[in-house]
Parts: sequence; C-alpha cells; structure tokens
Amino acid sequence: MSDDKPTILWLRRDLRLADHPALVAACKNGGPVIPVFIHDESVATLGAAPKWRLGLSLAEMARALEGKGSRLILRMGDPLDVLRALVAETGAGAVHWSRLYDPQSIERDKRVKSALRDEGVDAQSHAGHLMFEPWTVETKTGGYYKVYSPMWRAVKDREVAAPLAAPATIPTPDNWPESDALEDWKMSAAMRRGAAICAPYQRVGEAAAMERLHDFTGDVIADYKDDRNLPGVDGTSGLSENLTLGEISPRQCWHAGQRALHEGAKGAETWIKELVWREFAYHLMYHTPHILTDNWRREWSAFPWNENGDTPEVLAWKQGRTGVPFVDAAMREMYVTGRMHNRARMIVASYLTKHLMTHWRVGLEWFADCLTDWDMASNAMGWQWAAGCGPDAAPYFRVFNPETQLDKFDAKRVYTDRWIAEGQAEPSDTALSYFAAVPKRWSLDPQDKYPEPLLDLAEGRKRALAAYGDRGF
Ligand SMILES: Cc1cc2nc3c(=O)[nH]c(=O)nc-3n(C[C@H](O)[C@H](O)[C@H](O)COP(=O)(O)OP(=O)(O)OC[C@H]3O[C@@H](n4cnc5c(N)ncnc54)[C@H](O)[C@@H]3O)c2cc1C
Repeated sequence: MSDDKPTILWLRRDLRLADHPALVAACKNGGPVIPVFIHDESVATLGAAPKWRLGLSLAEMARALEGKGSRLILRMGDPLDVLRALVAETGAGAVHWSRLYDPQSIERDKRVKSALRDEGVDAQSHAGHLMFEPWTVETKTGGYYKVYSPMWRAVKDREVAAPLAAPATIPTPDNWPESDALEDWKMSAAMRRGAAICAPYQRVGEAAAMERLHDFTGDVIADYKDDRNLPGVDGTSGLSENLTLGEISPRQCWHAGQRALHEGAKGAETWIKELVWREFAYHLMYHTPHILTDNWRREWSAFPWNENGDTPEVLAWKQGRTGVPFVDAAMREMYVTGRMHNRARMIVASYLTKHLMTHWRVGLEWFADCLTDWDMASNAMGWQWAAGCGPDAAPYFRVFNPETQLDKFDAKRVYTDRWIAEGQAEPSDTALSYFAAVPKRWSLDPQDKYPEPLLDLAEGRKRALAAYGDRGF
C-alpha cells in the first residue's frame, strides 16, 4: 500500500526505533505514522515490577519518538475497539505491529487482524521479537525441537539478516489524536518494594541498551564462559530487561556477538547460545502453550506439590529468610534490583520445588511479580527446567545443594555479603537497602539474628527423592 493515508504503528514489546520491521514498513507506506501503545488486559494483569518497568520504558519510548518529531499515543481498552476508534479519528488505512507468540496475544492479534481487514484496513504483522520464528525451525522428521542442543545445531549457521537502521524521519500527521497521560495509568501503583530503591538498577530504553551491548561485547564477553556462573561478578550482559520489552532486538545482539566472536572473544559463542535459549523458550511456548500453566510432562500431575504460596516456609523463601545464604541473597537481590543472577535463579527454583516440595507455579508467579526482566516464555521454561517437569529439564534427582554451589561459585562470599546484612559488623549499603525496600508489614530489621535454616538440606533432598521415587519417575 502506498497512499497518503496515515498508518497506525501498534507498539507492544518492541519499544525501540532501530531494527524495527513494523516501523520501517509503516514509514514506507508514505503517509503519516501514528505510534500507539494500548493498555489492555495483558498490561492490566502484569505483576508489580514488570508493570512498573514497562511504564519506564514507555516514557523513554515517548522521548525517543519526540526526538524524531513524532509522538507516542497512549490509549486504554480492548485493542480492537481502540484501533477502530483511531482509524475512524485519523482516517488511517493501515495498522502494523510486531508479532508476539503467547496464546493470548496470538488469539487477540488474529481477532484484530481479521476484523480490521474485513473493514478494509490493511492490517499487517511483522517479525522482530525473535530471530527464528517458531514455524521456521523444524526437526528432520517435522515438528519442533523438545531438546535445546539439536535446535542450536539447526540454527547456529543460519543467515540472520543484518539489523535495520532506525528511520531517519518518521512522517507525522497534521493533527495528532488525543492521548492518555502516562501518569494516569499509575504503572507503579503495585510496586510495594520501594520503586526509588529499584530504579537505579534499571537500564531503561534503547540508547542505554545499545550502550550496554557495546560495552559488553567489547570487553566483558571475552570471559563470559566462566564469569557468567559467578553471581558476585558483573559477567553477563544484563540485557534481559531490554530484550523482553524489545528495547533491543535479538538480531542486534546476535550480530554484536558474532562480531566479537570473529574478533577472537572466546566467550562469545557461549553468549550467542544463550540468545538461542531464549528462542527455544519461545518455540516451546508457541508449540506447547500449556508450558505456561501446567506440567509440561503430564505424568508430573501425580507429584505431591505443596500448592499454597502462603505457608511459613514459602513466605520465608519469598522474603529471603530461609537461613540458606545463597537462596536468601538471591531472593533479596531480586527484591531490590528486579533481577536475579541466572545461577541464583536455578538455585532458588530448585530449593523451592525440591527441598520445599512446592509447586513451580508458586515460584513462577512470585518471579512474575518481582522481576523487571520478566519474560513469560523464559520464566516458564526456567521454572519447569528447575522443577524437572519441563522439556530438556534437570533430571528429578538433580537437587542443587545451595551450600556446595556457594563454595563453588561464590567462594569469597562477595554475593552473599552484598545482600545479607545480618551478622555483619558493617553491612554493605546493598544489603541494608533490602530492609528499606520491603513492606513494613514484613517486620524485618537488619539487627535481627540471621535465621536458622528452615530445614536440613540433606533431609530435604532425601524427602524429595523419596517422593519422586514413589511415583516411579
Ligand atoms: C527459574 C528461572 C526463571 C527465569 N525467568 C526469566 C525471566 O522471567 N526472564 C528472562 O529473560 N529470563 C529468565 N530466566 C533465564 C535467565 O536467568 C535470564 O535470562 C538471565 O539471567 C538474564 O541475565 P542476562 O541478561 O545478563 O543474560 P546473559 O547471560 O547476558 O544472556 C543473554 C540473553 O540470553 C537470554 N538467556 C540467557 N539465559 C537464558 C535462559 N536460561 N533461558 C532463556 N533465555 C536466556 C536472555 O534473553 C539474556 O538476556 C529464568 C531462568 C530460571 C532458571
């Protein structure tokens, strides 16, 4: 299509200007481009931290668009109703967006596309959130990969198109449609942890993400293979918060990683592989959406999980008061920063699902409330992996021992000292900040004694293995 009618660019998890196929296509249409973000059910149901982080991202995206002379229009409601209203108000002839892959988004987008097309509007979806869309990767016998390594081998030598440049200009309409005020959406309302404490840990927006990608692939990536396992070291990219909101594209990361690899950075291949873990998670969600809510391996429905998220043990886990330093440091890191080191995620998830025999959904939901890098696909895959009921999962008998893991990956206790104040003569500011961030009703004080372990680790392990064994897994 190429006429002078406006094109609506419906933004969702693609809050960037560069490497944005939908934006490029909208600009090519020739008429003005009207970027819009819609606060719909998928936004209303976000957890506290992801919703707050999305609000920061929207503010940054609005600034970036304004820098190009454009605007970000904000509307609330059912997307089809909102888009229909905008088409009527602006005379738009087309609506473009970037595809998402979770079942609710797929259902919503199909409905929107077919209704708009029936009404004569050119509705078009584009790639952008993934490098390899789920239907483009198949095993030799057809079907999707249920195991990561063969999927990696299938895609590692593929040509990934070079990232697209940001449009030099974005055509603007003579009259802008009205927009809600972002403040009125109160995106931080549920942020019980002090948003002010969490804010300095966020790297918000496209420019900040690109700067981090540049620094990471220029230097840190060389030692990534080893350092990525050390929670006390800044050895990973930290780009998950940007990838989940589309402030940076996986394609940009892939190409920066490949450049570093060709320049001799040893750790680069390991990092590129992690980008493909993210793709794997999306493929699993697309092909087996029950991974989001139910045991991926159905036989696990017989396992006697505790499903109550409010037992004293589970509350101690949520509050970083299990008496197991690796677990507690990690839970506090998440509460203060909105993120958690990957090794720590595996440890706390194993502890909850195996030592405390609590359903992975309880942990998944707590993460969905606390993580600023919350990603529906990676979170579900991570939890089911740790619990043992997912695809390519840790076998049931692999119960992480948080003590030996601490000796191995935080031998000098850099990580636990950073996050645990109790018992330290001069606790670090980070460890103290946890007490300032948590709700008063938790009644926590850095002067308190560090809690005794909730349970004997060896006993807990034995109990979990017995429960698995009884069910013949
Ligand atoms: C229980 C559990 C829950 C998790 N929940 C999330 C989540 O909500 N959001 C999220 O983005 N990741 C999640 N992960 C995966 C992983 O922990 C994070 O992606 C990683 O810690 C992000 O840090 P980084 O950006 O520095 O990663 P880097 O090590 O720099 O890796 C680069 C990118 O690769 C991707 N990646 C890395 N590891 C994984 C992985 N194991 N699975 C999928 N993608 C990966 C991420 O997009 C990451 O940004 C979870 C893992 C577990 C075990």
